[in-house]
Amino acid sequence: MNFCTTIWEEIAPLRRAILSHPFLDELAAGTLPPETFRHYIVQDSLYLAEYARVLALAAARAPTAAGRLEFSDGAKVAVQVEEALHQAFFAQFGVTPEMAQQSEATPACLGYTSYLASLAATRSYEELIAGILPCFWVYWEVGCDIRPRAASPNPYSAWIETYAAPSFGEATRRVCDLVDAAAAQATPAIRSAMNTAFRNAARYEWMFWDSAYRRERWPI
Ligand SMILES: Cc1ncc(CN)c(N)n1
Repeated sequence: MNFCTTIWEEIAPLRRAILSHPFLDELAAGTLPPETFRHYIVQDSLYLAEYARVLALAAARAPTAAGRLEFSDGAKVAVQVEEALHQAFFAQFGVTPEMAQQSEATPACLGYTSYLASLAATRSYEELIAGILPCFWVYWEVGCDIRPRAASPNPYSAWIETYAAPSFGEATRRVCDLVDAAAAQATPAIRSAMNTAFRNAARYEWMFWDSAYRRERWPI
């Protein structure tokens, strides 16, 4: 079995925990408190700015043209498309540019982005792209899972449609293919490190929603 199919099955319990998290249940039902979504969207905006930098670093390090194209395009999409979605939600939920700028990354957000930056700075290209993948794949699975059970009308429908969009699924597939190709050439030690990077990034995905649900702040 290829790397992606194997790791995706290995993290099945974590994926189930994500799909049944109350943040996503309430988002699908349209009952998620606006204050909770506001917390999430501001943190996600901070996250995406850093994620786009990590994608740009992956593009610079990619050994193939396909990798350079995919990750530089991904960096652009993170800044332009997803950030546009955030700006629309900022307007809908009364977040001013000042409020967003003054917000500090929570421990979960800072932990996730710092982890990805550390992969980009000090680890192999293979580990880096394995760590990048859950951001695509987990959201694609969440979008597809929520869409058929989402209440309509739903204040969060634009978010659901973005991540259930076929174009997002296609981007996820292309990144999976790059990760599988890298794993196929990698030594067992690098493949094991890729497994760790993927798993940790997927854990941070769960933590990100959980942190927003609790409207987490720094304890001190
Ligand atoms: C934390 C997080 N992970 C993934 C995605 C989808 N690109 C996102 N917007 N935010």
